[in-house]
Amino acid sequence: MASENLKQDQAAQAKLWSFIYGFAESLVLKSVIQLDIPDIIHNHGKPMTLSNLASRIPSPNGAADHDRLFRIMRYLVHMNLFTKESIDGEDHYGLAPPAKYLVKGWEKSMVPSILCITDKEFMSPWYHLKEGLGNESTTAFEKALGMNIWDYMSKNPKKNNIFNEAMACDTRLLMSALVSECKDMFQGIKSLVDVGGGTGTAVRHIAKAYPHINCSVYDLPHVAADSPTYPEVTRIEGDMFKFIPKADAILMKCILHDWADDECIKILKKCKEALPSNGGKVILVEVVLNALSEHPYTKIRMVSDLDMMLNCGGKERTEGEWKNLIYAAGFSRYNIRQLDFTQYVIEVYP
Ligand SMILES: C[S@@+](CC[C@H](N)C(=O)[O-])C[C@H]1O[C@@H](n2cnc3c(N)ncnc32)[C@H](O)[C@@H]1O
Ligand SMILES: COc1cc(O)c(CC=C(C)C)c(O)c1C(=O)/C=C/c1ccc(O)cc1
Repeated sequence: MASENLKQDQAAQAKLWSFIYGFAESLVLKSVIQLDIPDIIHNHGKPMTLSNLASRIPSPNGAADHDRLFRIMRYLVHMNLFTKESIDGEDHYGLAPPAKYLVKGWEKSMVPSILCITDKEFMSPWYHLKEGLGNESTTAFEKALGMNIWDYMSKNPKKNNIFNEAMACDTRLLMSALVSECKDMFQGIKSLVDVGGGTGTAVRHIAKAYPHINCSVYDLPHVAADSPTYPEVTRIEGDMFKFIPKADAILMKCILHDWADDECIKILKKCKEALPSNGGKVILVEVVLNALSEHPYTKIRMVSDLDMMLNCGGKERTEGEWKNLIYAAGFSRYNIRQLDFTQYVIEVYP
């Protein structure tokens, strides 16, 4: 019996140690990208020995230290991101399937998201989580960085670029599903505006897939300043709380989860005013929280919810919470479909 208790104690302590060290996975991921390791192995075209890998990693004293590199690679193999196989008696390191998303510069690279989420400043609001439990409206982001996230982005062009690149990266991963699996959604639409559309990634995909739609992207001036020009997309600068450009369809991806309920209702009411008097629709791309379950993606959705609370005072919502917002803003009906492992499309009708 005593040994059964001991086993349970040890399992509980081990569980806690694994949470205590939870930060290590994302920070090792960040370092490995900064060291260019996924790109070096990818460009080599096959698994590499440690010494070959070390010789290609620049370090102040020449090649990287073998023992230190070995220990980092051992952890990455343990994370199932890299492979280790013995060829002719020597260990060779290769990319496991998820590591292709760690290679830079291709359409589905997740590197911009990883560099954004692990940005030192971005992580600082997490140190203020406990202070955010009162009912005051100051976010943890404001406590950590002295101003709200959107003002901060407008005053820090480098961080603005890191953030915009991360949003564009997330959008690129989703767009082929959105344009190919929601064809019916784009039928009968002559004009579409992507409100809070960032650098224009989503709307550019839509314009390419549906050239008959007149597409615009609407965002704050500092985001426009950080955006490329696309001939098929009109760019409009402004504040969605003051004005929303008129269109048959208003797209908002990852916008309402940035805001508290009263602000969402204001934005949705403004959208309603911008739709044609005889119809039109708002297309939301957002997380929909289900009843909490052991589903593997539940953790991502719940962490995203905390992320929104900390960074901008927003939240992830259940279908019931979406329904309340939609009706409170004066819309009459909606439908929901699932797009990928976290994102859903909610079509909202006046
Ligand atoms: C989380 S990002 C989403 C970007 C894009 N929709 C996407 O999913 O890639 C939120 C966007 O809302 C924009 N935004 C914030 N406040 C705004 C406002 N008052 N008016 C217009 N856009 C705003 C931000 O600049 C940012 O580009
Ligand atoms: C306001 O912060 C965010 C808003 C978002 O809508 C997303 C997208 C979320 C999902 C697709 C689930 C975000 O990822 C964020 C952030 O995580 C913000 C990151 C950030 C903030 C400030 C910085 O200097 C760097 C990164």
